[in-house]
Amino acid sequence: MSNNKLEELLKKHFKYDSFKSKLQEDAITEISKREDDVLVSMPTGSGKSLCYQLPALLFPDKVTFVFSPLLALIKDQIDHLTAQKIKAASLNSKTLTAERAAILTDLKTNSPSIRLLYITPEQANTHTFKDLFSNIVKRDKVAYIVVDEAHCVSEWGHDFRPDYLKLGVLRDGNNVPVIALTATAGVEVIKDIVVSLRLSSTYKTFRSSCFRRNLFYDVYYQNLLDSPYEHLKVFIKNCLNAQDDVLSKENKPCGIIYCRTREQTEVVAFKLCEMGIKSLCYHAGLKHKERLEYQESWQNGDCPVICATISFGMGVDKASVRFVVHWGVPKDPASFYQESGRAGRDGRASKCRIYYNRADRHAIEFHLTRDLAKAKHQESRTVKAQNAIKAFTKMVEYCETAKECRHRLFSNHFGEPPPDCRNRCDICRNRKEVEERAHNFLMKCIQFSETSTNIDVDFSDLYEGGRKGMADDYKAYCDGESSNSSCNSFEMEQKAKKHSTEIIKKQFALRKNSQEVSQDAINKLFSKRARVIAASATSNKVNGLTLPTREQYLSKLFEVLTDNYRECCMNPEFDEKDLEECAVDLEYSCFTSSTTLTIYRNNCAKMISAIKKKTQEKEIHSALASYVPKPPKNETLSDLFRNIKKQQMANSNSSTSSDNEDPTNTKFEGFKSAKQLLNDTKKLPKGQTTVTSFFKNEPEKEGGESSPSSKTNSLKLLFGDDSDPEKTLKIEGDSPKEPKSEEKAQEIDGIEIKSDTSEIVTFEKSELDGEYTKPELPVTSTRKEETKRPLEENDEEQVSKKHKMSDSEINAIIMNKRREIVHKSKDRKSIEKSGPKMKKTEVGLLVVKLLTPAYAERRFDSRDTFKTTARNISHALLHKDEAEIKQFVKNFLRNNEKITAGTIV
Ligand SMILES: Nc1ncnc2c1ncn2[C@@H]1O[C@H](COP(=O)(O)OP(=O)(O)OP(=O)(O)O)[C@@H](O)[C@H]1O
Repeated sequence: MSNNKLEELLKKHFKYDSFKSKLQEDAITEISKREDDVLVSMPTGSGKSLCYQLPALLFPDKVTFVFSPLLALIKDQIDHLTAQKIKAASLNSKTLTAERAAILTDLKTNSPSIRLLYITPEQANTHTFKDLFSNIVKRDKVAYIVVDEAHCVSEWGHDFRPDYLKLGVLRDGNNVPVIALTATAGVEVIKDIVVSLRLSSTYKTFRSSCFRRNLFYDVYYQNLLDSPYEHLKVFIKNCLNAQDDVLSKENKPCGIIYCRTREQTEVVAFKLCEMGIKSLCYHAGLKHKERLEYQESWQNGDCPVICATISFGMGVDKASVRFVVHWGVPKDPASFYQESGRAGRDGRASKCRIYYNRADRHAIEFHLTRDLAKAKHQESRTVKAQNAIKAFTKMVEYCETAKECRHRLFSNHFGEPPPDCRNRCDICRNRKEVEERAHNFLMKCIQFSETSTNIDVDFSDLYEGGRKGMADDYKAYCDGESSNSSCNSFEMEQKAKKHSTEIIKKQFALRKNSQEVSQDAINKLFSKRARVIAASATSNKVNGLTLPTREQYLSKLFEVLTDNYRECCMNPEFDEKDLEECAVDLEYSCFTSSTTLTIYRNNCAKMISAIKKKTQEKEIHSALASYVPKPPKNETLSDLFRNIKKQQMANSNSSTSSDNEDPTNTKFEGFKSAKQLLNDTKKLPKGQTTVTSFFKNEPEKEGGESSPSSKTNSLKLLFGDDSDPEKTLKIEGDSPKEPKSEEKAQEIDGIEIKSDTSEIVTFEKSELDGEYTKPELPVTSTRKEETKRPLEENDEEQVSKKHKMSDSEINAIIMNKRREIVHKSKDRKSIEKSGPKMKKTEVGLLVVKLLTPAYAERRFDSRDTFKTTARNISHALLHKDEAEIKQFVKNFLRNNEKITAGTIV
């Protein structure tokens, strides 16, 4: 076929003067020969569709069969071709009977008028279609078999569709050339396409570099911005602010904001609207009609911004997308490339920005590790989960560091040489500034010890629920596609797997050399995020028992405990964290009383069914009834907020307790003040178990009286000490006798003193009489002082190690403790005199808040200086009111441009 002829057709049918690129021209020239299979791998927007649409017109009596994953995509293509007066049709579940009959009649003729027939892969697997296809092939009426979005064939791709695996059978008994098209694909994906679609050994490839020079990539950190939404607004305004008076409405600049959850899309759209930027949200939870309406509104230029989950975009062909924002971290480099690549399809400069946030990372890591745990020993699911972790880790590195050109994420992923970025990303444009930003981000994360607080948030629709969610999304399109199409991705996957074992085996064989996530890396990730109590030097103390398994049982225990609490609790005072901690204790008790995996499983199963049984009987389970919440920590801001909430609960309890003499209501002592607990326990009827006895492992005293030592529930205040809170033991009352009122109050608050080793220790009188033994964890129930932490070497050894102290150490501690009692009681008196002021936690919180901007500006020489300063100021201003505190901090910051360890408060 001469190139002149091709150019003539190009002009006549598609109204283009020339080919979009040399690669496009070469691919079309090769495909027109109709000699061999062809694989086209070019970035989004590079004009792949033309590569088969133009050759399809060269064979007037043949039909080109195009397999395409989405009805929306198909509709777009058919509309486009119809506008060019090219006859195209589609067979899918939505095709009306009359239309279907007309198509079939046309295909049976010797000169079908339809040039391109679009089919979903699900439709391709129906008997009706298979019969039709074999008939038409026999009559030599098929020009090409085109597989669009061919990466859907691969589990390594971001849009795996099990039905794509079955397309290979279309090759049986014919020599019709197969044209596979995909956006830039990695090596593994290409391998999968070749194997699954059974491309000939001599197939031709047309691949272009993944580098998109017109796209500028950068990353911003939400926690470093005063107002992330304001920042976003300014960014959007800049991007949309083109001199566009001459542009038609649909060609005006617009943008996409990808969010991880449906809720986020709504929140971001709402915020932007509030700030005067017209925005809509789009996600799979909306009605089909709404989605179409919103997409249409964005597509035709009525609304410039769409806040969407990843369900938006496949097949969206809008040239004037000037920005793509990821509000949160994308899930892997391939998806990120695809999603951000929707910007600048017209080749004009466009921006791709991530607004990163650590909480997202934790949420996703949590989900990924859970997926891995769920995969159990199923090889294919495990490999997939491992790949997802590995890919996500790359995204995290991309966001949290400023190591290399942003475009290299893609070139590395697609196995290409590094591109010549020339300032097309923030790092290449101004490395120093980006490094500093990344540094500040990390500092801030350390400062606030951002831990996994957000995993409690409902992320069930994270990335539209992953593949399952995406499958639900497809459901809208593919309902009824085949008789047995459940559109549940897992089931689909299972069915596909059954039918395609051979293919999958081959795929795995091909992957032998691929990089895999080491078990070590996974264990590390798990131990970092593990909720279960670390118990020993290894993750397999019970032979064969892994952390993922423990996490699974823990989740189940948490679930049944929550049910029990919801169903049977008359006086709800625990929060979710308490329930989780109670579950952690239960799991730990199962763990420590097991020597084999089977025993561990049995123990957990028994525990789970006992709790369930209680729930059915509408009775609270003893573990919950006797559960005492752990002393709140004050390590992070969220701890602080939680504690303040709890204190409020405790306050409201104490104000209502006098009205409520019903002893049954003492079931949940939860967040009553320690003082109140003391009073309450005295009121308990004879023989009734007190919550505190649960911890003490000692017999209940007559009349329900419990040892004063058990009433200690020290609320450690922000910056109360420098030591690791996880090493903290509590000092309990120093006399078993009824203490004097002043001392009693002190006991109730709890007393902490530092030993020489700067470890805070807590005693009971009896322990002071001789050798001090750090209490061991009760085997059967809750750990007393243990806190959740990553699995560490020799952990268990440390827990059970005896802590011997010399007499002089003990005497020193007693002296210190007495001094502190006096000191604290003096403080208390002076507080009482000066009237009601802010609570300690509130002072701490306010001071941190006031100092933080200076910290972000790097005016503190270290994180430690920041903490020490905040602590010193908080202590110094304990009795001041808010205005005084603000004034003091303002003056302090004004007088001290740089704050070092030597700066005096
Ligand atoms: N030769 C050409 N000259 C000018 N414009 C072209 C040419 N070929 C294709 N285009 C235009 O380029 C845009 C992108 O084309 P197309 O949708 O085929 O890209 P694609 O590579 O298939 O992208 P995606 O992977 O997102 O589907 C379309 O608007 C199309 O009309």
